[in-house]
Amino acid sequence: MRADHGKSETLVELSNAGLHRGGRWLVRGVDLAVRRGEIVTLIGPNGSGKSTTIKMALGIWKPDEGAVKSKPALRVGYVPQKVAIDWTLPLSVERLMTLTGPLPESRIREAMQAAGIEHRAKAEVQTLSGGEFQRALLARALAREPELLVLDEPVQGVDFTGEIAIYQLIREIRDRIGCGILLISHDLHVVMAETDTVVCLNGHVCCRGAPAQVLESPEYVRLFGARAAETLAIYRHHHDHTHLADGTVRLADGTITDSCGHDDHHHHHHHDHDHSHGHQHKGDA
Ligand SMILES: Nc1ncnc2c1ncn2[C@@H]1O[C@H](COP(=O)(O)OP(=O)(O)OP(=O)(O)O)[C@@H](O)[C@H]1O
Repeated sequence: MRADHGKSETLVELSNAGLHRGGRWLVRGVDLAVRRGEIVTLIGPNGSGKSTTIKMALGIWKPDEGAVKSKPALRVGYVPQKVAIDWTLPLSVERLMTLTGPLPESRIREAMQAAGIEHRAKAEVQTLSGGEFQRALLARALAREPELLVLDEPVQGVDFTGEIAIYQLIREIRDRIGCGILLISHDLHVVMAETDTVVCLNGHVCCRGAPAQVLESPEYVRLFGARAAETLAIYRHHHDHTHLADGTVRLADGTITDSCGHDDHHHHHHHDHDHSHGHQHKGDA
């Protein structure tokens, strides 16, 4: 847990939480907390209990063992993995915002703006791209001014560049409104850079911590194999230098140069991402 979040208010906390269904434990012994201003990411293989954990955190499912405690009157914004929309009916983005209840017009505008989907307000949701649809769902969650934002795989149907953009957007939202964020991700590369705390599930919490810690833990490496090593290399690269506003680069030892000195394939793909990430974590040791 990062020290600078130590004093923040806890929004939701699972203690030894487990859910038993159909004669087996879907997930068991989960300890995790999300504080205001913190991004917590759940990773793990298919069927490892990520969605189940999120549903316990949301109070959708009551744990059969352990406890889930949330801040009284917590306002939650939830973007589920699957959305029940009748795709045969015409539905505009604007209308999607208010499907689950009325909201002031100005709030809807602001939320669509924040999620970068305002230009598609009148569009039918059927015509949206994968990334635009995710942004529309994010806008809908934001319109409720959540203290806790819960996102179950926010980059489904989104290409790699779009993925980076959406994770950056999620981090910007956290920075601006200071909400806590609990998210599920399959994309190790991108998410490792945008999160404060990673919780790796495999029916139980197999490892957790800051991204760098998790990347080096044997449990994580066993679970993700070669992808783990690749992610670690990219992560280290992201963290050994900072891109400054004037285009120069500050290396870990404090020297300033014109380039970050690495010329690997991934770096070019991640360049924009490196940039803002460098600014974001300037204070990190
Ligand atoms: N209500 C339920 N009753 C019985 N089994 C369930 C129920 N809900 C989920 N499961 C099972 O529990 C396991 C964990 O599911 P969960 O959706 O939490 O996994 P996940 O980590 O989110 O997976 P994915 O990455 O595939 O989305 C799966 O084997 C799933 O089939």
